[in-house]
Amino acid sequence: MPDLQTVVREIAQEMRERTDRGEVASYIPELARVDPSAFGIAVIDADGEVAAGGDSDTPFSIQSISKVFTLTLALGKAGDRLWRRVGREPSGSPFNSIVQLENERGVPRNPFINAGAIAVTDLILSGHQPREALGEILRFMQFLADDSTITIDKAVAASEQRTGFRNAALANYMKSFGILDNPVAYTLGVYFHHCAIAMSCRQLAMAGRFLAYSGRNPSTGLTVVPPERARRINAIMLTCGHYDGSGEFAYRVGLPGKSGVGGGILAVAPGKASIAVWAPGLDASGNSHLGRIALEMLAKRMGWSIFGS
Ligand SMILES: NC(=O)CC[C@H](N)C(=O)O
Repeated sequence: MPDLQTVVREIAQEMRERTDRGEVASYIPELARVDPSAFGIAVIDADGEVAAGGDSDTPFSIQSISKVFTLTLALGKAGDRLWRRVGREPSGSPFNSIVQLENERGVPRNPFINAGAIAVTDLILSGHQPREALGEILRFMQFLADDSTITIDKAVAASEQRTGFRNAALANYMKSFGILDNPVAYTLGVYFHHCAIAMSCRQLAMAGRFLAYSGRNPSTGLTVVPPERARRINAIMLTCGHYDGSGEFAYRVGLPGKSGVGGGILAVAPGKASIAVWAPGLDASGNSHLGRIALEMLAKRMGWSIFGS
């Protein structure tokens, strides 16, 4: 078995040198300011050992990676009732697409496209003030990462709040079908803010451990979700975690993963490791270009693909 520390160090080095870095997201103006040369990786194995390289301690905007955690929270609150308002099939469409909603009576295809995540956020919000719901999401992240310093980047949240017309369209459209219970402005406010949570690769890999170890944090022994739920969340990450790039990600990397337009990816090697990578340049589907390549190298060199080595 190759040495994980060496493999991670080599990948960080190789990624630093690459010139094909993709394009930084610019539709959220604040994200356009991020340095495209950044690259970070952190891998935490079953013993809690961390292998990290590059900018692994630099916080970045987790964006859609937050949707894994809001789904986890919402399933804890609503259980299978959640599946009445959102499906669990790949969309085959861009993350912010509106087209399927009309044919499918306002029910988003899955919880990881924007429409689905907005519907999930609405469920967490139910009956609470936006501030309380957001506090709950942030505390959940801090608990999972065992780090109370994690915060929301207010500038990113404000930037998206000012320019998120497409998300507002999705939310209003779903509201017209009765999919959202709360005022659209409340739901969107919480959504924009949880997308703007800033975390480093190390913090994110820590937060993802329960998905790699059947719902338990192996260091503390605390159960976050039952094993069956962890398995199912991983399944949705595999099939839907990269939007219309999910098939390509499964083909090349072979691990459940969730991307965000901040350039981060959280990936899970069940029973073996929780992994976070960050490279701000995106590919045409809005997924981190070098992040995916780094994960492909890692899974190959460690023999971690769930489909065989
Ligand atoms: N893919 C993403 O990371 C998208 C999240 C972003 N906040 C949006 O709604 O557009």
